[in-house]
Amino acid sequence: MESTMKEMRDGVSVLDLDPKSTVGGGVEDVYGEDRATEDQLVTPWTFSVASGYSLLRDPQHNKGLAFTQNERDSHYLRGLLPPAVVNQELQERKLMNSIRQYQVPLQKYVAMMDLQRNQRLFYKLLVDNVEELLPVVYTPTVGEACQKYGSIFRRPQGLYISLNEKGKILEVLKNWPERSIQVIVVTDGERILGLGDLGCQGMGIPVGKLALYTALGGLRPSSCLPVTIDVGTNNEELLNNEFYIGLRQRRATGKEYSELLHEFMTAVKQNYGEKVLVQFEDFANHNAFDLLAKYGTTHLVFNDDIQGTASVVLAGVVAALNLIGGSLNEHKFLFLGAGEAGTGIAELIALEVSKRTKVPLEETRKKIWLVDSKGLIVSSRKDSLQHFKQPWAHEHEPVKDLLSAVKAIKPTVLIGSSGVGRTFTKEVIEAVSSYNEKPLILALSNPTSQSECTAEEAYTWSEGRAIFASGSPFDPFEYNGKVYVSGQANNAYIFPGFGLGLVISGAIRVHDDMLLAASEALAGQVSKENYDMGLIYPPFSNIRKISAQIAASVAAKAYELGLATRLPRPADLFKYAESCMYTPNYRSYR
Ligand SMILES: O=C([O-])CC(=O)C(=O)O
Ligand SMILES: [Mg+2]
Repeated sequence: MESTMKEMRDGVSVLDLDPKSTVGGGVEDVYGEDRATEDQLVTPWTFSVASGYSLLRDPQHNKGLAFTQNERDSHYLRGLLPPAVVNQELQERKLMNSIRQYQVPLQKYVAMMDLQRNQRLFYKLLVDNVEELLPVVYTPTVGEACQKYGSIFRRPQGLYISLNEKGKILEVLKNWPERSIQVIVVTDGERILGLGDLGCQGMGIPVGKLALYTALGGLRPSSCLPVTIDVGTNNEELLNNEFYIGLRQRRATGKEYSELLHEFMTAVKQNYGEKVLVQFEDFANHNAFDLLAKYGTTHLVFNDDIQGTASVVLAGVVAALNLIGGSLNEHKFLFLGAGEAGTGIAELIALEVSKRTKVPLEETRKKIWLVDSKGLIVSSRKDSLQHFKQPWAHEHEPVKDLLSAVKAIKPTVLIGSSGVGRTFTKEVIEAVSSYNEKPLILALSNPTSQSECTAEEAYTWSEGRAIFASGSPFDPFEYNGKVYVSGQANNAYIFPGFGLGLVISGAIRVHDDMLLAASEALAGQVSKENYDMGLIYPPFSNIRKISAQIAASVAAKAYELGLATRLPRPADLFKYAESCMYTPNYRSYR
């Protein structure tokens, strides 16, 4: 490959990429044919990109000042850039300096989103500074970003499918510039984190989740599609906000809603085939369970809030046994919140105990209790309970609130999945700490404002005895001369590796055993050093290795279950997963 440019067409040049620069280039390389349309392919490393001014406006190929003098010559960039050539490392250092100057988290978020004009630099920052930038592009800041999405809106990201697009969804999918989509994250914005109905402004969530798919799980950015389904919003404040970006109407429900969703799911399969993964995110309870049940048998679907959260929490609980003692079946669980996360986690724990002990699921469920807004879920309430709560209606006299439930049940593990902040009061934490030497307390709701308690509260009120993790991150906290570092029990540990495992095996359905495999893989990554610090999750700094481990376990399970279509099965799935991961280093254009 000698020539730098094979031809010019309509301002589009065909470039040779230096194959050396693609080392670790990942899913890109494995699916190299996906990167460009057939007619643009001249050699495996040659495809069309814009040139000149358009190249600087093309997020996938733009390198800013990192274009070398040779590249500037060969791609009509001379004069369009100042003379200095600044390599990617220096660009990264400069940007991190400037992001650190911002005091307001939302400013950091906007700066990161603006950086998507140079996709590889955006991902380089995120991969290299994952612990620092996760709270910026993800929870908690993404929650505030969604609340103010209309005001901070600069340019559209992702695909908006509203009621206006009914009957035309397939055409809308074809408007998206990328053809080879592997993962879609879709929301209808009705239950964004613990913040409620944010309508069309929920788009921040699919965008953020998919940024993590790439940074943490190594999926190619061009294979990821964020989608927001806009059926209106019941959020009066947004309906009256002049900057609101969505349909100004109350939510469509019933047939109108399900028809739009069905058209979307049908169009997705028609356009991208059966191996595209659709991740449902932040739907309200009343749709989430039904959508998962309905499409789970016909599509490759996964509900992050039900299944991803369950898998990450099960991993944390299993890991925590090393600190709190006992085996899984000896523990008693009490949840505040009986929605997607609560019942999803409860079911996966019951399933794991059942597998370990060979005790039937109906029995293993009995050590798991849930409290909702009406009190403890008990058998006398059965007739008025939504279907997903019914398996948890055990025999017990009515109990009206969490504190009384703690006193009645005496759980060893307390889990907050309520979406309501500060509900683990001093009395609740003191009570659970009075029955347990080391209570396991998980405050899962997001963002930070909705966390059931803070790290400081959990450690102080348990007199430093709690093993604590939360959905949104808390800074280390010093108490009685000891520094307590808490883990982040967030589905971000699971979904990127889980999705990678499905993609590399060509899985066509998600199975519960894959979630258990992912949990086990994650729990297996917690080191003695982590345990010594009281942690039940490994640090995010190691997340790409962890994701590859999870991917390998999930893929192995897909092959075992006969759900994998990519044949032959790679001998070493971990190595294969790693080799498939996108790395954001610049490529050189020769
Ligand atoms: O997005 C997060 O941080 C975790 C999650 O799925 C949720 O809270 O809905
Ligand atoms: Mg979610």
